[in-house]
Amino acid sequence: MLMASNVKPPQTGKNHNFWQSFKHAWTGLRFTFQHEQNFKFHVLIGLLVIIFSAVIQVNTTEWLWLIGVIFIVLIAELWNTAVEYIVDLLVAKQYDPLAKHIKDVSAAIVLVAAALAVIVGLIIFIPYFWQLLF
Ligand SMILES: Nc1ncnc2c1ncn2[C@@H]1O[C@H](COP(=O)(O)OP(=O)(O)OP(=O)(O)O)[C@@H](O)[C@H]1O
Repeated sequence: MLMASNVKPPQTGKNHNFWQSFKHAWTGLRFTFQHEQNFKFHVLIGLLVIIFSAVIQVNTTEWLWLIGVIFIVLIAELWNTAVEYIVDLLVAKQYDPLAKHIKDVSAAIVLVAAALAVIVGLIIFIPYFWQLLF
């Protein structure tokens, strides 16, 4: 005899409201944090930069730049993670030269974003260290 099931099938369609969208986005953020070492590392560096900036009391413009580049790096990491999953879904872990190019270019996005963050960090922090030393 067939029993009526109360179990809802997993969602494969569009979200119905903002809260549902937010929940899925939050799940994606948590998943990336739990599974991507590089994302965790960049979150940690970002937090250290924020604490250090608070200690040396950077000005408003400097805060805007620092918060901006921290978020750009995290966005790049999230983007890179999504691209990696899409490629894995398409090629199912088989070696493919095009898959390699896509993943390498995607990783380059993170590298360029991180380079920007380092440059901005140096421009902002070097004068503070300079003041401390002399
Ligand atoms: N299916 C594939 N075909 C060809 N090359 C691949 C494939 N999967 C991974 N690679 C190569 O291995 C590298 C690392 O793979 P992947 O990006 O999946 O690992 P990761 O450790 O999560 O990378 P990242 O450090 O950028 O987060 C890629 O940049 C690419 O050069």
